[in-house]
Amino acid sequence: MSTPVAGHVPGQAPAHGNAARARGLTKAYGSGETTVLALDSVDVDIARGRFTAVMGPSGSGKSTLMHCLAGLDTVSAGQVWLGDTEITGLKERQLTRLRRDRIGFMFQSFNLIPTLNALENITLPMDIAGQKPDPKWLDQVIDTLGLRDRLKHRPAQLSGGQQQRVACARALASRPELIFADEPTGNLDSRAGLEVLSFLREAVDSLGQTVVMVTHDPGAAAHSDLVLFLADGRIVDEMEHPTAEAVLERMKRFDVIRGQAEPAAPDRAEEPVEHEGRDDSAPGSAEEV
Ligand SMILES: Nc1ncnc2c1ncn2[C@@H]1O[C@H](COP(=O)(O)OP(=O)(O)OP(=O)(O)O)[C@@H](O)[C@H]1O
Repeated sequence: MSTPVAGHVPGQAPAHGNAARARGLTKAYGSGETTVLALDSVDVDIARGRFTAVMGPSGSGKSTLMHCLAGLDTVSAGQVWLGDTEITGLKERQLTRLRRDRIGFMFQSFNLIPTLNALENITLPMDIAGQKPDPKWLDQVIDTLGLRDRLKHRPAQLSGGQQQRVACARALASRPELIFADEPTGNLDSRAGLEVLSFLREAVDSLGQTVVMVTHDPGAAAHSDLVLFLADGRIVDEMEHPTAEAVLERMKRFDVIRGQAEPAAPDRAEEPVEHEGRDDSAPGSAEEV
């Protein structure tokens, strides 16, 4: 695979083609006997202007990888860069500002404010930051997402798909360098989910954005340019130009390996990949909305 790099030089700035990059990224939760190694020395490059999907069995470290790349979680070892900025070692204040200025977030739970209308929700993070949206860009985002005639509606007056589109517009409004989407279609029916995926695709193709999306759904991953497969905290494979069928086949191999590792539960291999969602209380999202 192409992501690992030999001869890692500490402190070295990343190549310009990467929106984010990690070297030797390790994250352990807990201590002593209860330590969980969520990420085990991961090397990864997130290419600018591409749509990257992150897949893997439940507990493989997908969300942890996303949180560490986004500076939402501290790392136990290794380095992470956002563009040219090494974020490992930054103080919380600097991280908060960097996230606010350079990253857009979309979570499974949309985190829209019920008392604000769609437009107010879209511009809220920028309002909080005391920034003014570029009106041309904002117009483009609103039109691309088909939200023009919904701007005065409150979240309760919008369908799930429309709410997620508002969350998508909110993530795009400040024209961030990088958008992280954690199961953005997890709470949507298949039609609304497809809409959101098309818009994320559009954000990359027409608006030149960079998107990293964690998903369990091979159909969703098929909208990306590249799928990274995680298992046990490591990137074990990747797939360019994925199709849903090819991704599904790859995911089945994880189940087979699991089944072999758990002989006491022979029907494991027959089970589909677990689809239970994570509790997306979205660390950091209160401040970043
Ligand atoms: N705050 C935490 N404290 C302790 N362990 C954690 C914590 N967050 C995650 N973990 C553990 O780290 C491992 C990776 O978790 P992570 O949520 O990144 O996996 P995931 O691939 O996103 O899983 P899922 O697909 O189920 O959402 C798991 O074993 C999980 O139990």
